[in-house]
Amino acid sequence: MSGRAGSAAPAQNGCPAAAQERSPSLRQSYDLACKVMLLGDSGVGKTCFLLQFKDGAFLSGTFIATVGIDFRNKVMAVDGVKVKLQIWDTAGQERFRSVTHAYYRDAQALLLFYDITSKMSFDNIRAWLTEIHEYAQKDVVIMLLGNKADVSSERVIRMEDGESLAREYGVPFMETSAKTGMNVELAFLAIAKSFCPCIFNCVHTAEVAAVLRSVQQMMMFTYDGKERGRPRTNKNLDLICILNSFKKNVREAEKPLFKLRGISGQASE
Ligand SMILES: Nc1nc2c(ncn2[C@@H]2O[C@H](COP(=O)(O)OP(=O)(O)OP(=O)(O)O)[C@@H](O)[C@H]2O)c(=O)[nH]1
Repeated sequence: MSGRAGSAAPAQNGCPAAAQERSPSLRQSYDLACKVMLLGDSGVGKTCFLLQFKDGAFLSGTFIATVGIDFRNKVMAVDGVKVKLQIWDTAGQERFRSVTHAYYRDAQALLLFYDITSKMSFDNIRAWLTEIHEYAQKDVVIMLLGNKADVSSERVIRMEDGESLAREYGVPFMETSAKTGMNVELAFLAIAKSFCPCIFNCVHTAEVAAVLRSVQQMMMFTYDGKERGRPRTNKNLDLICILNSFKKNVREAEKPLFKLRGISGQASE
């Protein structure tokens, strides 16, 4: 069977796309990293959505299902902070579920898709949310997206239905079009922003401030080029986890103590 996958992703210059992501020439600096997974039934438009976001292009024509999993990186600027989104495009077909489940655990954000022209893809959202509940981290950020909003003549799911399902599960929702680009950037921006409050919000206890200060030092250490042994990407993810664990305290803050602005460094990927 033909298909798209990490190692068999669309190649440019004879080099698999995922490998090109690792190419030193494509290295970009960033302040924070976030692993995002795209989930939903086969054919809802996950791969097209990612390509629209990454390259501003739409993949029309014959539909080739993703095989397994693939990823792309993109750095977004959010209020001056560079957030690297490592976006994992999963195969929607049932037979690849066991492969993709293994990746849920590390994901910090999930974009869950249905196709507004497919009732089945919408009905399956509940099953997807059950899987997410089973395999993903408890505090994972989830967003529900109704894709193919450009095909209004074939719409079978009303926007209100999407909104009400999202409300039921307490997740944000928007309709999108991977074809026209409608809300594509916005969806990723919302995800990226959800990882920044911990930095820009204020802290009010000396204890939290001290921990954040040490995190800042760790970040500087990570980026100073002396750290060896572990991939920096993992190190950054560790730091994000530490920061996330302080989100709650930070949200309850009353007045500014300091802000971790201006942290930057050279990313290895
Ligand atoms: N009109 C329209 N067509 C879309 C849109 N997004 C995707 N498509 C089409 O829908 C089909 C499936 O898109 P894919 O992105 O490959 O779907 P997928 O969710 O990645 O599917 P799997 O890889 O099997 O999980 C393709 O023929 C696309 O051209 C959209 O926003 N509007």
